[in-house]
Amino acid sequence: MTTRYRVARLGAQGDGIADTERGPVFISFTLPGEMVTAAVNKDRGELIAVTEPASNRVEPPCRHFGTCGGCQLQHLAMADYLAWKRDKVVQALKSQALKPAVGQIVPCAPHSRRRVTFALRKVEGGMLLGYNRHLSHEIVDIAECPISVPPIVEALDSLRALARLSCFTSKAFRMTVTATASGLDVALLDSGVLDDAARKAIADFAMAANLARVSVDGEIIVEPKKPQVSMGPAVVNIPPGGFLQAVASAEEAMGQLVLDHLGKAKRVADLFAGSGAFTFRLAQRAEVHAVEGEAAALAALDRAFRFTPSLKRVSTEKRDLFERPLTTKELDRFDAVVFDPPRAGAEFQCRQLAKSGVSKVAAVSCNPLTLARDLATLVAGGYTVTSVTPIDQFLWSSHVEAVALLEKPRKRR
Ligand SMILES: C[S@@+](CC[C@H](N)C(=O)[O-])C[C@H]1O[C@@H](n2cnc3c(N)ncnc32)[C@H](O)[C@@H]1O
Repeated sequence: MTTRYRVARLGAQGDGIADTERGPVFISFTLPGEMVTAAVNKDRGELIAVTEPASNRVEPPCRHFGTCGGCQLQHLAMADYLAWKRDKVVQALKSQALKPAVGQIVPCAPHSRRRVTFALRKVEGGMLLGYNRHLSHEIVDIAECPISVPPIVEALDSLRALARLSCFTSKAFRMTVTATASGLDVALLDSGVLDDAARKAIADFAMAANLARVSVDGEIIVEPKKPQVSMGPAVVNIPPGGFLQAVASAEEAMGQLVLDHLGKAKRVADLFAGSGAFTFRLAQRAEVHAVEGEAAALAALDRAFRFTPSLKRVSTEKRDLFERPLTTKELDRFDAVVFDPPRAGAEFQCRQLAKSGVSKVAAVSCNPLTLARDLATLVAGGYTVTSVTPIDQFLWSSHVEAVALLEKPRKRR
């Protein structure tokens, strides 16, 4: 059914929402105040035309906008887009009755994403490489990507050719590409079981295309150069598939906020440490204990520590912090803690931290809802949230990161 709708607001996933007698209708790629026509099925409307555009509608920079599901908000003027993201953080905090000072959002430049994950599928006569169509498993084959760094965009045809050599499945699979100082690091997932001829073909291709590494389901197939990424003063040989902040400037902004807040501490725990994005920045001034669940990430961190001069002591511990968070007693050995969990947050860890005497805490998060829940736990334990800074790392998407800084008076020991 095609109907005219007035869009009232933007939803949490970046869709325009029209309020109707039958409830809200979600219409992607529309903006508040716009009059649109849409073909509606249940609560979803497919945009047909914008008949009255909003004054803050702008020309999307990418030719794939509207079909590719990678970006939802290229059509919104930058200032309003950033204000909307900042408000997502404010509203999440409010839902937990928290009203701390929320700073201006740190913006993210186009062409700055150093890590992207593409969806791929073999089709007759070729290979689709791109992103899933919005709300669909269909793959939109891309010719450009204005969020990614130039070395990734320039390699799109080369990556398709590599995928053809690596593909032993009729199903969709994934390819994470990271632009490192030593070249592109390509990690394939679910592309099928390679035979010896394919391994050789991939190795030859990687050498000719000057790739740093190709791995399949975590196994290194060829590694002409160790993929290296700077994390503060250290250069880290990142493991295949390990976590990496997607935009270097976002990592730098988060690192600086954490460092400024915890900078005077002598002993710091870095929880969910990955390969050391915060550890190395902090270790310029403090002893750091890095705790992380992935052994390969910790091994990379430990190796980089040994090759970086002038750092204070860095120790590592492999530990599942969901199952076995650091206890209050263990935490009390530190002056400061930074934690940066996955989207699920750090619920159990925060229950322990709330009871501790740790005076300075930095909470880094990619999910405002779990961040707000975890901050509420810490506030109930006597912490004050002194500031929250939203960070845009996933340009034109609905995702937003945040760094919250907390403190409480030092407990007598
Ligand atoms: C958002 S990343 C942050 C990594 C690092 N702080 C950085 O900025 O690069 C979250 C990290 O938590 C780790 N992780 C996920 N679940 C975990 C768990 N249950 N216990 C310990 N670490 C976990 C992941 O391997 C990942 O390195």
